[in-house]
Amino acid sequence: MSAVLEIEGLRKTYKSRRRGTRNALDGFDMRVEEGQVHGFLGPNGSGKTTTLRTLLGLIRPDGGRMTILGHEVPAALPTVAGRVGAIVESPQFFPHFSARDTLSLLAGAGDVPAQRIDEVLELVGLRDRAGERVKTYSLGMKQRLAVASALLKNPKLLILDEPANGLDPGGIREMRTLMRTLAESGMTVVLSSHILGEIQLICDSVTIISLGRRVAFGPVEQVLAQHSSGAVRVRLEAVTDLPIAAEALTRAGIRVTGQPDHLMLADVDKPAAVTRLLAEQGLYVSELAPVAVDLESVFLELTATAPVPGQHRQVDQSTKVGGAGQPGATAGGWGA
Ligand SMILES: Nc1ncnc2c1ncn2[C@@H]1O[C@H](COP(=O)(O)OP(=O)(O)OP(=O)(O)O)[C@@H](O)[C@H]1O
Repeated sequence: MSAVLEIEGLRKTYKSRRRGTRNALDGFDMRVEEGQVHGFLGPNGSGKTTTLRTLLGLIRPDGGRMTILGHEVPAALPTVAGRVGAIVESPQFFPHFSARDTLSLLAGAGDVPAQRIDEVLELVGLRDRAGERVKTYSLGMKQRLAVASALLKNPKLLILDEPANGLDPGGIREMRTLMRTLAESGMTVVLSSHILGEIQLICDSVTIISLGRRVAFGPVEQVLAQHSSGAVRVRLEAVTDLPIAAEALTRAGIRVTGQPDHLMLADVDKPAAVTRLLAEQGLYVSELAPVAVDLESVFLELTATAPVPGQHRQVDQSTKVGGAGQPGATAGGWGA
């Protein structure tokens, strides 16, 4: 599979008189294959927006290499811009314009044929309400209009920063369906999100960033498998046999936690050995199941953001380098 997006060793330090110097990106790597929905995850302040803005030429990096569709960026941004759609900040729309007016305006500015407006309205599910003013739209509809505007150019790569932010469960589900539809049409979608359950449902692959560095990447199933704890849940035919089973397993060196109707075993690499050991004691297993690890627990473990009793987490995940410096370079330049 070919990479639509590749980042190697990206570095960005923000310098400001007031806030000092901060390493937002510290040698960050990322690779996104063609046709995937790729989740970009990280705690607050870990560097997601900086990465996306740097990719789009809105921030100048201090080091590293980036390619989009095989072209080195930012140098080749003029070449690839027509094939990339992005929303990295909440777009502002004229409240008195309808969705159709809004898209017509954007299509006119970007030399997009008028028929594409109907196609994108259909794709994002806004066709029936396209004539109504944006100020009457729900947040979910505005988000879909934003996605529609990014789709006008029929991009090969769509980059969305927190597309489900602020949406209710129904809106999130609609957004999920939309992302899948786009991927099925051959588009590559990169989306950053804090809604980890959603990412697990939508995405084929993920990159997890912490403190400006990649801490995990790959197909979702692979990332989950790599961080599976090896925990196994065991039920017996007779609940009354659980204490004897716990004793036998503990004697065999397995860590066991007793629950009212089952046992939890830690770090089991050969589940068959557990069944055999218990059968030898005349104890019969009615269920032996690996405990599924979810993306949320992997994320919390890797980014060290799991809550610690009695401690308040510091939400800013970047590294403060210290000292005052020059104002940061954040010149705007290129958008969707
Ligand atoms: N213009 C700026 N000037 C100085 N520091 C900045 C600037 N923009 C971001 N930072 C800092 O860089 C770090 C990374 O920020 P960034 O916005 O990329 O994180 P993020 O992962 O997108 O966070 P969130 O999930 O909260 O949006 C943070 O410490 C942030 O405070």
